[in-house]
Amino acid sequence: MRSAHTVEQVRAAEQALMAQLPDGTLMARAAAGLAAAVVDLLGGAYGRRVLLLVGSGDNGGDALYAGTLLARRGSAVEVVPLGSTVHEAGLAALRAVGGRVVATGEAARPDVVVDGIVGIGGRPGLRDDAAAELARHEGVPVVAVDVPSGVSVDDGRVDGPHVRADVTVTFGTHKVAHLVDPAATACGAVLLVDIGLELPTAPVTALQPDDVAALLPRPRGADHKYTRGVVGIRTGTAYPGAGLLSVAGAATGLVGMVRYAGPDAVFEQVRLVHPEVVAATGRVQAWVVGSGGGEAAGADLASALRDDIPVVVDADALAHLPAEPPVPLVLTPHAGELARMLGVERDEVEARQLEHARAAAERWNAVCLLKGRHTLVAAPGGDVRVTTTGVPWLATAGAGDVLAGLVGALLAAGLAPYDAASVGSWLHGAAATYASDGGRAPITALDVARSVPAVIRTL
Ligand SMILES: NC(=O)C1=CN([C@@H]2O[C@H](COP(=O)(O)OP(=O)(O)OC[C@H]3O[C@@H](n4cnc5c(N)ncnc54)[C@H](O)[C@@H]3O)[C@@H](O)[C@H]2O)[C@@H](O)CC1
Ligand SMILES: Nc1ncnc2c1ncn2[C@@H]1O[C@H](COP(=O)(O)OP(=O)(O)O)[C@@H](O)[C@H]1O
Ligand SMILES: [K+]
Repeated sequence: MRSAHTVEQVRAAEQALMAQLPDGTLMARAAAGLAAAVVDLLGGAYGRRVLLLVGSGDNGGDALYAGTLLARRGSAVEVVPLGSTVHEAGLAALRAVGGRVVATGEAARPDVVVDGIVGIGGRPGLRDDAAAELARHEGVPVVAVDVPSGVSVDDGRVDGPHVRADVTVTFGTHKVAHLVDPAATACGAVLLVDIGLELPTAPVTALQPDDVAALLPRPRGADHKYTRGVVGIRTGTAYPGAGLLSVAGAATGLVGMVRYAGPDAVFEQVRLVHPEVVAATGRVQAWVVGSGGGEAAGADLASALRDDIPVVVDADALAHLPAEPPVPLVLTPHAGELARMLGVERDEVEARQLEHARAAAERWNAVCLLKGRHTLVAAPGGDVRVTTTGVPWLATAGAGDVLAGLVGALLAAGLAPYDAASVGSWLHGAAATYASDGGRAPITALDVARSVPAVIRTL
């Protein structure tokens, strides 16, 4: 599991550890990891020009000590101080090995910019002098120290000017901004340097392959198709293609049986593609409703809610949610749908994804899966799992229908809603990556469904 802790949690863990260690130990560990990352990026240290943008806090201190290590290895290191003060000991160490302080606008063109403006102590946004200095080095690779300065660390918002990094080197644990968009996009590749912190459970996490392998339902020797779970699909009433795609997402082999409960005419087409799918004449352990449902989606949802089983609520059915759902739900909106559900603008949802996914989870006491580049799966109570698998090619029509079916299958197989949604989303992203050959080729929604078994083989 990748864990993203809050600033408060990180501060507490740092204090506990610092009390046991000589002064400066943690910063030395951080700086060593940071310097190594810069060397990796540049392919060496000797003869490279390194520019440190340094604010007044310990984030600047990390940058200055890393700069010291780089200067010792032959880099030409310049510092532009951007705060009211500067980490004095760090600056003295750098000066002692030949580092130079320069005024804003006076730095030579560097090979890399190290962003030590602010870290976890920063307020969102950048001061004008910092923004102007960054703009002067447009096109130069940026390594952010801990977080890209200017992003909102605990919720992933970016409300104003901020650093856009190629690499972010963070310490001790991930922070929420490393996982949650739009800030996560500003981080580039994130490298974690272990500095020995002992941390509590994190509110925001990201499943890793081992976690998915452990949660995945697997048939045991004595299982038969009914004990493995049966998923019911009531989708595609208005748009038959969506019905086919949600069935495709459900019919990847993760449950014992898929029943289709949409219109007969659609069922005829479903059977041509998926001959194993049967009519919905018997019991199911989870329903999927809404994908391509159009006007019928409200009635489809109402019908599904009458059975005492979990329901995946997608697309058109999201407009018909009861105030107090009688069964466990997984809601699967994209930003536009979540905006309509909450009565806000789409831009608002995209800018504050964590807040809005959590708000929907609370409001409907349900798991809310907010689709996007980094899909968020929010549980009532505030825990969130972020999906970091996937490629931009996945933004293709019908991909969401496949996801709804996949999550429904996992629910029917017995996973709890939070696990079903997060494992389903992880597999969906990984299947897209697999189908697109690591992002090299375009894909369609059906390719994603068909690649799920291949991904599971790699787990
Ligand atoms: N506390 C620790 O044990 C460790 C901290 N480390 C580093 O220390 C950082 C945190 O250091 P600090 O607590 O000193 O805080 P920061 O260095 O993140 O920033 C705080 C300073 O920046 C100013 N500031 C805040 N927002 C600003 C903005 N938008 N524009 C300009 N100035 C702004 C504040 O007035 C304050 O002086 C971490 O991110 C990490 O890089 C590492 O050395 C690892 C160990
Ligand atoms: N930039 C992106 N990178 C990766 N995945 C994305 C990106 N944009 C969207 N997606 C994913 O693509 C899918 C699109 O689903 P959705 O918007 O419901 O489309 P549809 O309604 O056509 O099925 C979601 O799983 C979403 O997480
Ligand atoms: K920074």
